[in-house]
Amino acid sequence: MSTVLDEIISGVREDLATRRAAVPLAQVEELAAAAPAALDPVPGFRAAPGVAVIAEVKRRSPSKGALAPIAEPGRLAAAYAAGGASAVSVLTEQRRFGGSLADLDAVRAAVTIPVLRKDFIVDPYQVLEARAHGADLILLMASALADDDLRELHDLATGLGMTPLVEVHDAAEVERALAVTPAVVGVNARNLKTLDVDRQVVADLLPLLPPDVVAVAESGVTGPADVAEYVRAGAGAVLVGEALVTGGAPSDAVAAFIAAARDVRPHPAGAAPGVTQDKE
Ligand SMILES: O=C(O)c1ccccc1NCC(=O)[C@H](O)[C@H](O)COP(=O)(O)O
Repeated sequence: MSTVLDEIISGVREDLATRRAAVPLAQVEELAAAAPAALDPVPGFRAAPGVAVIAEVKRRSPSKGALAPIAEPGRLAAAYAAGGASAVSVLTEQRRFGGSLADLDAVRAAVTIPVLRKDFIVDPYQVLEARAHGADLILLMASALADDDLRELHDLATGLGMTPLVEVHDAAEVERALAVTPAVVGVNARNLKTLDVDRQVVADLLPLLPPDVVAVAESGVTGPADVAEYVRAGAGAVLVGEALVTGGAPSDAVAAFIAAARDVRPHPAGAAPGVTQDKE
C-alpha cells in the first residue's frame, strides 16, 4: 500500500520531469557553478545561544492543510532573521506544501543567514537546482533514499559546498545516515508515512548521534516549552514550521524559542529522557 510519502515523491518526480524539460541539466549545472558560494551553517549553529533555530516558510502541509498564505516569503524570512534565527528553511514542494523555487529565490534575496531547501530530494538535478537558487543546505531524507542514493546526493551537495541535513526517524535510519558522515542530522518527530508526531522519538534518537554532529530536532514544536524539552534531550538546533507561521509576530516567536533554551542543560549522554506529549 502506498504511503503519503510515496505519493508526495511520485508528484515530485512528475514535476521534476517538467522542469528538466524546460531547463536542461547542463544549464542547471552552469547556474549552480555560477551561484555565490554556499555559506557553512555549522559554525553559526554551534555558536547559537542555547539553541539554533531553523525557522521554516511553510504555507500548507499534508497533515494540517492550509496554514498561512505567506504573501511575502522574503519578508517572513527577514523577520525570522531579526528574531535571531540561525537559518531559514524553505519548503519548495508545490503540490502538498504550496512552495516553489520562487519562494527560495525570495528568501535568498532577503536574508544573509543560511537557507535550507526543504524538499523531497531524490535526484541530482534537484541538488544542482538548490545550489543554482542559492541554497546553503538541502534536506536528504533517509526514509526516501536507498543507501547508494543517499551517499551520491550527499557527496554531490558537499562537493558544491552545501551542507546536507540528513533526516532520520528511527534507529536503523540513524545508522544509515551516519554511514555518509554527515555534519548535520535531523531527527524528525513526524513519521512521514503515517504523519503522526511523537516528540519522544527525538528524545530516543538524539543520544545515538556522535557529539561532533549538529543534532537537529524537527517538527512538533508548539511553543517554547517544547524547544526547551528538545534541548534537554540533546538538540543543538530545532526546525520549526507550523508554530511560527500560525503564531503571529514571527520575530518575537523565534526570540522566545531561543530564550526558552538559554539556561537548559542537556541530559547527560546516555540518559533516555522522556518528553511530554500533546494530542495532535
Ligand atoms: O508537515 C507535514 O505534514 C509533512 C507531511 C509529510 C512530509 C513532510 C511533512 N513536513 C515536513 C517537515 O518535516 C516539517 O515541515 C518541519 O519539520 C516543521 O514541522 P512543524 O514545526 O511541525 O510544522
